[in-house]
Formats: sequence, structure tokens, C-alpha cells
Amino acid sequence: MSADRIDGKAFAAGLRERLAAAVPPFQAKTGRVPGLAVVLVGEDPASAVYVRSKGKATIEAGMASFEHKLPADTSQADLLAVVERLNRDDAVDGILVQLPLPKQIDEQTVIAAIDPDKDVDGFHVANAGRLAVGQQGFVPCTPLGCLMLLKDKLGNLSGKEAVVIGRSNIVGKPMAQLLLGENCTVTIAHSRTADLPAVVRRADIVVAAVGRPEMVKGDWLKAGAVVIDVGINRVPGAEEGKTKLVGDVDYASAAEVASAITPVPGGVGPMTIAVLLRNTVVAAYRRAGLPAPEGL
Ligand SMILES: Nc1nc(=O)c2c([nH]1)NC[C@@H]1CN(c3ccc(C(=O)N[C@@H](CCC(=O)O)C(=O)O)cc3)C=[N+]21
Repeated sequence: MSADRIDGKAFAAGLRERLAAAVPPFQAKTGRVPGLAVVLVGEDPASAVYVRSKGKATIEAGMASFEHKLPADTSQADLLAVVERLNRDDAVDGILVQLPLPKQIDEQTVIAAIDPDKDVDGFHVANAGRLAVGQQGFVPCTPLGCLMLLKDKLGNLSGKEAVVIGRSNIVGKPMAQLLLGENCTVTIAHSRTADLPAVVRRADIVVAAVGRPEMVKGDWLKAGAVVIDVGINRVPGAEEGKTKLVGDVDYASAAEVASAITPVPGGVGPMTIAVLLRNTVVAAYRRAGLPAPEGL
């Protein structure tokens, strides 16, 4: 079998068009456009690339982008002061502090300082708790993007066996909560799981988010499984001195067994940015006391 390639890039482009269409009605009612503030501390080149692409996508959707670049030696107190200012700024609906942060800064303290109603990353404990108990809040962008792709591919997920590989607070745990909310039978596997291939072989849905290049092989999969590859690993390329991106799934062997699979790049990554904009538009509508548009 040769699996369908799930085109996250195309789905994300469609979502971004729907978001752009939700901006003018918001502006007509409030006199302003939804705003996203992104805070980058330090000069990590990969982080700088993501921050640039977030800013570009925000402006393309007709929204306001506020970028705050702080030096690598910024103190925690100074960063918290920036977050406080953004919390109070009515033009800012969403706040994203790019992770990881330099070692003098405690990430949990900074995340806890973000107004949960502007926490478009969904990293604040208030939002993790809301997701866990089924209240309205903000869901982390990567797992929400994965769920959108799965529902687009499969429709109803009820009763399916789902295996999430990875237990991080930003992907694995919220992904499992979302799948549970869709009435899947959910297993969270991780680095200490005994006989991981046997666990993965039970799954109708596999979400791989472990950060190990091409770890999941085709012979780990049940025939016809749908595979979502969250990994973005930079590895040496074919040519000397060049690098390439690969996922946590060995695409070539997995595509022989799966019914559908996301590629890397062009799968989950573009969805993460589109959902960040989605969460920002939803935050703007909620903060204005307006019902968020359908279909976002
Ligand atoms: N507070 C916070 N929130 C984040 O959401 C966050 C963060 N910090 N820190 C860094 C990671 C990384 N991240 C990505 C977003 C898009 C792509 C993406 O679009 N990737 C492209 C490839 C891009 C390339 O070529 O490098 C793709 O998969 O097709 C990747 C990675 C968000 N992050």
C-alpha cells in the first residue's frame, strides 16, 4: 500500500484564509484588528526563523503583529515586566513567549505570568486544567493542529485506538486529552514504555512526538493506521555539509503500511503557526465579548 500524504501545508493555508475572513467583521464591530505579541529572548537562529514566519503569517491574515526582541542576558524581572505590559495592552489579544528561554529565566514562572485569556500557546496551568476538565480555554497549537488534520481525514474518531508517543506538556499530554475528548481509547507511550512497537501496533491513530529522528518504522504499524508525525529533527543531508529535516517517523517504510501520513516538512509544522493565529482570533472575539465565528 502507498499511504495518502496528509498535506498540512495546504490545510493550514485554507485555515489562514478563513481567519483572514474573520478579521474585517471583528474590525467593523470593535474598531481594531486582532493582535499577536511574540517575545523572543536571545538570538537562537532557529527561534528567530520561527518568530519571523509567525510575524509574516500574522500580517498576511490582516492582523497586528507586535515583536519584542530582548537580549540573551535579559533578567527574569525584565521579561516579566514586558509580559505584564502586554497583559494590560488592549491591542494585544495573544501573547507568545518563544521557548526555550535562556537559563537565567524560569520558564514556568514566565508562563504563569501570562494572562490565561491571552495565552494563545495554551501553556498556562489554567488552560491545561480547562482542557483536562472540558472547559473552554486555549489548547496548545501543535496538538490542536494534529486533531484538525485527523478529523479532516477520518471524520468521527469515536472508538478508535490512539497511541501518542511522547508525554510533553506541550504536545503529548494535551494531544491525549483532545483524543480522549473525541472518545478515542488513548495510550500515552514514552521512553520507558516496554515493547513500544507492540503498543504502537494496536493503534488506528499514531501521533509521534518524541524528538527522535525516524524512530517509528513501518513494521511497528497496523495496516491502514493514520500517522501524524510531530517531529522536526535536523539531521545531516545527502550532500556533505548540508542538513535536512526529518520527522520521528521513518516516512518511507511507514508509507508502505499506513493509510495516511503527514510529511516533514509540510505536515504538522505549518498547522502550528495557523492554529496560533486561530487561537489569537478566537482570543480577540472572546475578549471583546463577541461569539467566535463558526468553523475555526
Ligand atoms: N512558545 C512557543 N510556542 C511555539 O509554538 C514554539 C516555541 N515556543 N518555540 C519553538 C517551537 C517550534 N515551532 C514551530 C512552528 C512551525 C514550524 C514549521 O512551520 N515548520 C516547517 C518547516 C520549517 C523549516 O524549514 O525549518 C514544516 O514543518 O513544514 C516548526 C516549528 C513552534 N514553537
